[in-house]
Amino acid sequence: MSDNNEFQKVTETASVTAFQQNPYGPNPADYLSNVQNFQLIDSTLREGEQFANSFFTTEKKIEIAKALDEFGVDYIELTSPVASEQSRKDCEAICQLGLNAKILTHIRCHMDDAKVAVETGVDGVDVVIGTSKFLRQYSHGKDMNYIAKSAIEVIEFVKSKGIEIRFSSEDSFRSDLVDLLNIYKTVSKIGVNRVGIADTVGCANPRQVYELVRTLKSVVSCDIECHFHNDTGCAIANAYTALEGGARLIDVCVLGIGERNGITPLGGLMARMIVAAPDYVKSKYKLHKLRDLENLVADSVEVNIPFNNPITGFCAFTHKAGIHAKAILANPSTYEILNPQDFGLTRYIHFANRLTGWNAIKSRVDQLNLHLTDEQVKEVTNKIKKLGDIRPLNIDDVDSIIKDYHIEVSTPSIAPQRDSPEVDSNIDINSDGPPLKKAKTAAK
Ligand SMILES: CC(=O)SCCNC(=O)CCNC(=O)[C@H](O)C(C)(C)COP(=O)(O)OP(=O)(O)OC[C@H]1O[C@@H](n2cnc3c(N)ncnc32)[C@H](O)[C@@H]1OP(=O)(O)O
Ligand SMILES: O=C(O)CCC(=O)C(=O)O
Ligand SMILES: [Zn+2]
Repeated sequence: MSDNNEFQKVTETASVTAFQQNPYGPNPADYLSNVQNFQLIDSTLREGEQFANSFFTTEKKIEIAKALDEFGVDYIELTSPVASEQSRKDCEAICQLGLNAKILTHIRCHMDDAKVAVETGVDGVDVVIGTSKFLRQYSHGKDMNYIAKSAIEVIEFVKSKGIEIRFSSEDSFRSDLVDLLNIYKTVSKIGVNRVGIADTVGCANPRQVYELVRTLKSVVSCDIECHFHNDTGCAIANAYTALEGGARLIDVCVLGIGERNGITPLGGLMARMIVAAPDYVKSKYKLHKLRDLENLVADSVEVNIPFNNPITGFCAFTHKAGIHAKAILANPSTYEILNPQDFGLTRYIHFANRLTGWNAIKSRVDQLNLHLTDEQVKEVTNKIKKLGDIRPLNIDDVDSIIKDYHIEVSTPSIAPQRDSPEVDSNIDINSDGPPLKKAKTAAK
């Protein structure tokens, strides 16, 4: 008895300690969560083709499909083969590539589309139909009975061809819950591989997502896929809470491109997931390829990588303020939740500015192989700050202030006559980090 009590005390202490370390970490009691066991459906070549700037040639689609496959996405979703003659040919061509990722195509809930889709060689078909009153009234004009009837017909047809079938309701979060659960129950019973929830207008918040996924989980026996638009900035958070609620698959696009301002971005979701499930993410996805993949898509659709993009934004691993720089030099985990090395990237300390501190400057002095006492480093830091009060600095400014000061204190008799660098309005703003980029127009 007393042994048992001791055991209980020890385990209680352990869980209290774990909770104190990270009270917001995953809840171990959350047995439905798929945070450690999720899959990615990349839709850059479907939803991404709906981005205002997109035009993918066949060659570009193939290049992007191969790059996605190398990155390790589980599925690649392609534009409907009924969209155009070339769309169908491109779909067939990508199916012929023999990629590891499964190839899907995305169609309306209609036999005409399904008949074309199954002939392309895809591994699966994603079927969608709007269920909200807006879409039922203004898009396709069909009621829930018609939707159920056509869904059954299409699903049974695709299944008869021996390939995967997913049924999704468009605009799920503005649909009637009873309608939704009824249609999902029906399609689950006839054996779809997945059902999908789509936040088509980006109106959902994480709490609503969690609740809908949890509710849906109790009525279907298949996997749940989720698709989140980013109109109100929740696409990554919604994807994460969907997984917490028990969804298994998330739709992503490289850089989040898609209709309007797009959907959950692949890179941003990787940033979120590597924190939650580091071993799973690092073993499954080739994170070192993320930057090249994003550059490939950014070039194809003629946009820049946003400056504040998770992971690959130009300053995502650049630390500037003196307080941050000191701690980062001592231990990068102080101000970094992501490790740039996991993505094949580098960390920078931006010390050429007036917010710098003597610890950062000391590290530069050491890099330059110069020897100054701490008091001297503090003095030279003040000189750097003085110039930094007048104009933006670059690394050469800082280096020459340090070197001049070093000469001055080492051999006072031959101290240089000139002061610190003059203000020169022609000097580019530079940094001791990655090149500072000026924003280009995002869309044509
Ligand atoms: C939320 C999303 O992103 S869903 C995916 C969007 N993807 C696409 O639209 C793919 C590209 N689209 C296209 O190339 C064309 O719209 C096509 C080929 C699919 C259809 O073209 P058209 O026949 O000229 O029709 P149009 O685009 O004007 O209107 C859509 C038609 O699909 C019907 N429809 C819309 N959604 C659905 C659906 N989920 N299931 C069945 N029918 C649907 C509409 O009722 C309308 O039919 P109508 O011609 O009888 O009015
Ligand atoms: O097929 C789906 O699940 C999503 C379709 C879509 O792009 C959307 O509803 O925004
Ligand atoms: Zn969408």
